[in-house]
Amino acid sequence: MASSAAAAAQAATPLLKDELDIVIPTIRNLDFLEMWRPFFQPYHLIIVQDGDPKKTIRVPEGFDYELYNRDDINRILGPRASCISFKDSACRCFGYMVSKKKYIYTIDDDCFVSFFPPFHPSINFASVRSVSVKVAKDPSGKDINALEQHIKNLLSPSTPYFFNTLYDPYRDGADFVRGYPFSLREGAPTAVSHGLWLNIPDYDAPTQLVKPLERNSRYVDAVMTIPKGTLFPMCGMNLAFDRDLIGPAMYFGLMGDGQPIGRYDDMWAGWCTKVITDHLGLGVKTGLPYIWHSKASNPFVNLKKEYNGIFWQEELIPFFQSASLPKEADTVQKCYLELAKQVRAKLGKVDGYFNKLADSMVTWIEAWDQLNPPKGAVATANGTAKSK
Ligand SMILES: O=c1ccn([C@@H]2O[C@H](COP(=O)(O)OP(=O)(O)O[C@H]3O[C@@H](CO)[C@H](O)[C@H]3O)[C@@H](O)[C@H]2O)c(=O)[nH]1
Ligand SMILES: [Mn+2]
Repeated sequence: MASSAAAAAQAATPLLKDELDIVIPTIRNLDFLEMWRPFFQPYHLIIVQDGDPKKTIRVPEGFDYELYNRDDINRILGPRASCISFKDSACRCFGYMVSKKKYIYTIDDDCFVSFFPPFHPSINFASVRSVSVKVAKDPSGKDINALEQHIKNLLSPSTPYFFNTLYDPYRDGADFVRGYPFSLREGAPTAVSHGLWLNIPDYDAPTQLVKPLERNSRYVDAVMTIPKGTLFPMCGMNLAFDRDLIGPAMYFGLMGDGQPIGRYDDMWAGWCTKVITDHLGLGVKTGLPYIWHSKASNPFVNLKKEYNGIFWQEELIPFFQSASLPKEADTVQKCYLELAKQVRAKLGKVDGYFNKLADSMVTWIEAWDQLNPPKGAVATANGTAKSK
């Protein structure tokens, strides 16, 4: 039974209740939702089932959801399904594509409500029908509602052009500091809200192998905008974004089965997204909210998946740092297709994989536009939109 505080949170009309979908990639039963019930139950879930489509994924009762397995993806996209990864959490981006909502929140199925100070009740979700969850509190004693914090981040502006040393100036109890130009205080629209993790940090396999016992217990009570011109390692496990502002850039690439790389899905999307948000004058925030991550993957298996990525990223980062988009690229789709051209021209020589990736970036945009025809147009069978 949720605590009275959580019940109160549920009683109030949840923010963006009909404007936000929660996308969950999964290879497991979704018992973890029991802990999130007070926060997620009012929202629509889009579950992307990876791996064997014949496997049944158990979803706790009382949630409003749609579930897509590989057979569904192939049926809906036809040949264009080739751009959606298999056997990698990158498959989650199919959920972004089929959603009809303005906002997306994506979370991994080994992430739980975080607590401050960082401790975690040992709750065996599989056995407890209604988990008696004492809602986590932040340092000020307020409930930690990760989804609500992401929504606040997305609904308030970003400050990519000039760093505010008191961090997010739009938060209660903060503001722009002396010397901050008034001409910049309106800020920029926020496209992405990147949350963090207590307990198991999102380390790469080598780091995790040398520091197997390291746990993140540092709850930093801050939200900040990532400055224009600065890339960042976007993690997909606790991430929200404005689908209308940046959705088509959130392609998680070609990873997993049959590909020479895995677990760089969210990184690829984050690098493309940041180049495009910088170009279009949009903001990306990182910091609160925290979730509690109880990592389920194996570092040795991860090392194999990440191996090429560890080499290639030394070439990829300079590529994205020097990428520039023409002023005619005034939509996310145009920016993304221009980036795909540059990937082919400049990264094809790093490895032939990047030619395939450039092709799949184009296929992704075609599939996106097939499922999301411009307003006033209707989707047609062969995926081209025609105006009504
Ligand atoms: O083949 C797969 C493997 C996993 N999933 C689902 O994806 C997420 C993340 O998986 P998991 O938590 O097991 O692995 P992590 O190492 O903690 O994931 C981190 O790396 C990123 C993957 O690139 C991920 O975003 C980070 O959290 C879970 O929901 C699995 O069920 C899958 O769909 N297919
Ligand atoms: Mn995990």
